[in-house]
Parts: sequence; structure tokens; C-alpha cells
Amino acid sequence: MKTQIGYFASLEQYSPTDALEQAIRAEKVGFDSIWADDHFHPWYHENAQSAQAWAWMGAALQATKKAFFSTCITCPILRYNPAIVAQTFATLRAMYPGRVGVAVGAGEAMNEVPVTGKWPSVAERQDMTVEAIEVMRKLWESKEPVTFKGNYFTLDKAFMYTKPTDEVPLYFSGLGPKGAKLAGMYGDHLMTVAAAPSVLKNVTIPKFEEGAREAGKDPSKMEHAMLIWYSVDTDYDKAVEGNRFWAGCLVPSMFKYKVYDPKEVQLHANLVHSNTIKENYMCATNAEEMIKEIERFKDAGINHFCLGNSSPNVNAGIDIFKEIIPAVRD
Ligand SMILES: C[C@H](OP(=O)(O)OC[C@@H](O)[C@@H](O)[C@@H](O)CN1c2cc(O)ccc2Cc2c1[nH]c(=O)[nH]c2=O)C(=O)N[C@@H](CCC(=O)N[C@@H](CCC(=O)O)C(=O)O)C(=O)O
Ligand SMILES: CCCCCC(=O)CC
Repeated sequence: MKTQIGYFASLEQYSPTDALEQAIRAEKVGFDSIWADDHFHPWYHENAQSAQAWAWMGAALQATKKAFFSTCITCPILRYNPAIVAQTFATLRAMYPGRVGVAVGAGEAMNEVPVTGKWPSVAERQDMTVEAIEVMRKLWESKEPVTFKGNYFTLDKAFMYTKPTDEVPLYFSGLGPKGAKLAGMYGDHLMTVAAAPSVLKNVTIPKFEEGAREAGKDPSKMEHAMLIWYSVDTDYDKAVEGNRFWAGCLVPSMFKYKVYDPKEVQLHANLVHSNTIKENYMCATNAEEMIKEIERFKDAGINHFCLGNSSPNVNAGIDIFKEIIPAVRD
């Protein structure tokens, strides 16, 4: 499958206006896709933002010409009702045919707890995500009003009048082995987050493919997308510290426990050793080093990159891809 290079325009790290300028610039440089985080609270406290992703996507699609857009990712089970998620992405796809997808996953405490007070177990949230997808697809596809009584969601003669022009590609986020298998069973494509290449190659992708095969799908037609942060600067240490904003994602307890206060996440992020950032994210001083970093994950099986730009000079971190994209796209 052809490798695609996507730009992650972070609405947690940048103002919506700055993220929009980045998206426009990234498309001109040659990125294939643009992805936006869908958050209520951000992964850091100082200088953070948290604009609403769907509102931003409407503006960004209109301001660009051909790049594919998706959230990265939307949790369709607690603060959002899956029927409204389905309606939103049907509307965007109807207006921008071929350019809109949606990525879904089982959520993060920082987005759901502050506005719902609810935080079910991982297993229950995964179960809810699977049911949410069923609701979304029924609304997208049904030619008749839908009545549905699931374990979590209900539809009562619900009809989606503005349908997507064609199928909305659905990326399903799987980080753990069970999540990855569910992604293969219920998603069109895999979405995951930076992990050791050996884990991606030996656990995440095989589990995803196992799930796809069990559901009667052909895994070779399904993308393996991954969000990863990068930072480029001629001063290597500055490049590494550029990625600090996202260091909280490297702390396992952020997922295991109900942490939803960005100040607390930031305290943990600031304790992450710089070597951990170097190992898990991309830190580079020039295009050649970035190409090597991307190749490392291509070799592990990733074929759609969502690259979060944490470079000290953000525009330089986009422009350097004029040299990188032709070298890594096959
Ligand atoms: C926690 C793991 O679950 P999994 O279903 O695999 O993955 C969850 C993620 O998909 C979500 O948290 C997702 O919402 C995160 N996310 C995101 C994901 C992604 O791939 C790309 C970008 C983003 C950005 C983003 C996200 N979320 C948003 O709301 N907004 C965003 O913009 C996992 O490890 N699962 C394991 C099982 C783990 C387990 O059972 N652990 C505990 C039990 C703890 C408990 O019940 O509370 C245990 O070990 O005891 C698995 O195998 O699936
Ligand atoms: C390891 C999971 C990280 C999730 C990242 C996220 O929410 C940032 C957009």
C-alpha cells in the first residue's frame, strides 16, 4: 500500500487560527492528509489550547483544496452522542466528497470526565465504541428511519436526511492488543499512537489483521495509521524539548487512572526523561534524520503517518517536508 504522509494540526498545542495556517501550509508542501485532535482538556496546561475539532474542520476544509481530513480521534460514546457524530461527518463528507473521514476510539478521562463525570472501565468503553459504530453506520446507510435499542444507545425512528455522498472511511483506534483486534473487526482502517516499532510489528498490526480476517475483510486493503510527534531543530536538545508538550502521553498511569486535570498531566509530563522522548518520538536536526525516523516506522508496517509538529520553529518544521515527502513516499 502506498505510504501517505499526514499533518497533525494540533488544536491542543496551537490556537485554531494558527492550526489553520499550518494546515494550509502543509497542504501546499505536499502532505496528503490533515488530522486534528478532538479534545476538551489538553495534554498540557501552560500555553495550551483546546478548540472544538469539528468546527475547525469545516473552516479548514473550505480553506484547502484536496487534502483528506479526519479527527485524530473522536470518542463517540460519552460527551458526544454517536448519532450526532454520524450527522457531523455525514455533513462534512456531503460538502467535501472524498476528503473526509472519522477516527474513533474509547476515549480519555481528560475529555469525558470534566463534562460528564463518567468514566467506565476500558472494557466497557471499548464495548460502547463498537455499539456507537453500529449506530453511526445504521444512520449513514439506512434508507428508512432507524429504531435501535442497544446496551448503551437508542435510536427511535431516527433518519439522517443529509447523507454522506459516499462511505465515510472509519479509522478505529487500538493501542492495546484487544483495542487493535476490535479495530480490525469494526474499523475500515487502524489508527494507533507511537509505540516501539517491535510492538507495532509483532502485536498491534498482527492483532488488527487477525480482527479484520475474523470479520471477513481483506487486511491488505486496510491502512495502518499512526499519530507520532516530531521536532526538528539544528540544536538536537532543543528539538527533543520541543516534544515535551506531549510527554504526558508517555506516562502509562495517565491511561490507567482517571487523570483529567491538565495541571496534573503536565507535572507528570515534566518528569519524563529526555531519553524516553528520544526513543518514542521523532527528534531530528535535519531532513535526512527525519527520513530515517519515518523509515523506522515504515519498516514496522505503518503506511499512513499523522505527524504532530512540535518543532521550535513551526513553519520550518512544515517546510522541511518538501525534501522529506518525496523520499519517504513510495
Ligand atoms: C487503553 C487502551 O485501550 P485501547 O482501546 O486499545 O485504546 C484506547 C484509545 O484508543 C483511546 O484512549 C483514544 O480515545 C485515545 N486517543 C487517540 C488514539 C489514537 O490512536 C490516536 C490519536 C488519539 C488522540 C485522541 C484520543 N482520544 C480522544 O478522546 N481524543 C483524541 O484526540 C489499552 O491499553 N487497552 C488494552 C487493555 C487495557 C486494560 O484493560 N487495562 C487495565 C484495565 C484498566 C481499567 O479498566 O480501567 C488493566 O490492565 O488492568 C487492550 O488490550 O485493548
Ligand atoms: C497514547 C495515547 C495518546 C493519545 C494522544 C492524544 O490524545 C493526543 C492528541
